[in-house]
Amino acid sequence: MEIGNVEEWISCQIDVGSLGRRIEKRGGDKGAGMMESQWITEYSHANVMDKRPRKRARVNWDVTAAAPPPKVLYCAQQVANRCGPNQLFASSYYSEEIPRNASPPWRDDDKDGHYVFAVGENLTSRYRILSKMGEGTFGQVLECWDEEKKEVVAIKIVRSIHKYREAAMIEIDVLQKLAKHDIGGNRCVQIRNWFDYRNHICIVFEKLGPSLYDFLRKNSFRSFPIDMVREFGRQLLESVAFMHDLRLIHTDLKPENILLVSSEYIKVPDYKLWMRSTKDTVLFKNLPKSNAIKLIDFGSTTFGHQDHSYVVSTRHYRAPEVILGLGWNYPCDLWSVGCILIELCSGEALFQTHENLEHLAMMEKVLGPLPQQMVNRADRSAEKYFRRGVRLNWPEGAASRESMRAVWKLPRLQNLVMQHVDHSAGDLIDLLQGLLRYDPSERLKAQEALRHPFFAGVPRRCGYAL
Ligand SMILES: Nc1ncnc2c1ncn2[C@@H]1O[C@H](COP(=O)(O)OP(=O)(O)OP(=O)(O)O)[C@@H](O)[C@H]1O
Repeated sequence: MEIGNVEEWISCQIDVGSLGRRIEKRGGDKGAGMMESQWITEYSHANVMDKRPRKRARVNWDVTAAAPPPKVLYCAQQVANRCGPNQLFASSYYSEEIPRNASPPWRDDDKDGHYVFAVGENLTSRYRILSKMGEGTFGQVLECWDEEKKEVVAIKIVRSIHKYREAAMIEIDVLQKLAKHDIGGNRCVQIRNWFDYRNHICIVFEKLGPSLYDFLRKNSFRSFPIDMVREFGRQLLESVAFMHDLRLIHTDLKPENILLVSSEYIKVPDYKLWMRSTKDTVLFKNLPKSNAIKLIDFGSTTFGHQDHSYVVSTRHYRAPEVILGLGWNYPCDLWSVGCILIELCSGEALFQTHENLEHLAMMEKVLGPLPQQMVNRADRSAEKYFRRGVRLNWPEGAASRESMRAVWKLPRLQNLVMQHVDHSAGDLIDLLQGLLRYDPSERLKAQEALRHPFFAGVPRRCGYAL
């Protein structure tokens, strides 16, 4: 089967009426059948949008690169035992060495529809698999060698399940639109190519470094210095402004979806930590050598022409209008940016919760009471979070004492920032108060945030074509 472009592909694969629906989280759809034969085609883009599930996938970024030439066939567990916990070979095999340019033997996907591969194998005759870089809800991201361009690339191999294949086509569409307008290519990850291989949509990207989340984690959740946070914030807001100018809402901004362009880092003394420790020796922390970042993961991106009602964003970065069912639009991205900036300054996610009422109580603890007009408009499913439609049902509605403690221990925004930031705290607090305004119509827009005094004196990146 060979298909010429995305429009055709989509008309074959998608019931157009289903484009507005949100795809539910993992599982439940093992029915997507394997295609009869392997087919590979390169395509252009179409204008369709959909929603997709998400997760907090967290994997190592500094794993050892390509393994020595494969000799024996192992199952994933055996490989993990041989290689130790820091090397990523999940759902992969070592196989007998295969002739150059030859396809690996056909193997069934794993039970979740993930492509089963061996390091060193070909992925089409053009790409050779070097290592596994990451995994998300949608599939695996592999580091590969592009034989044609003679460069290392990152290839997202999407699970062979219909809804993920649909969502991948929408991601490709968005990526192509972004690439067309992002002249310097420095805001969002660049798509290089895409193809359909053994029923897996494969998206080829430029290879980037670790995510800001990966970096925080590898640094034992020690915060970034404020000047670096300022630079990350500026670039992040420029990328968001760029997307909003194109009428696109990312909807899943989080540290996992912000990648450093380079993996290089330096070790610097951490005097703050040293002063607090009882040890004589100086303690060190890692800092990225370059602070250039780019956005990834556009599978949840949608058009901003009208308010949307389904639930979006990873929990910790989800705006109050989404939780209250008030309808959301561009401002939901700015709320996420506010949460991200706090996380980069403090080292930890601000709203660490998995439950709506607790989440709203945390917001009130950090930011003050929700505006009455938002409470009045809460949809039927959110009414239960309020007492007589006036105030939050908290702490009365708390699920446990532990939940009450989690809310109670959170500081006010001002105190939180002052605990972690030694200079520029006043400007940062003011910026965050603008980004975390409850009412989306009053929240700072990306361009307005870029003009905030917190960013004064920091040079802006050059323009883009609309
Ligand atoms: N271009 C890239 N260069 C380097 N690593 C990448 C690249 N793209 C993705 N990754 C790695 O792969 C991981 C998964 O990628 P991505 O978020 O696009 O997948 P996903 O399945 O859409 O995830 P999610 O479940 O969050 O929607 C990322 O967190 C990152 O670690």
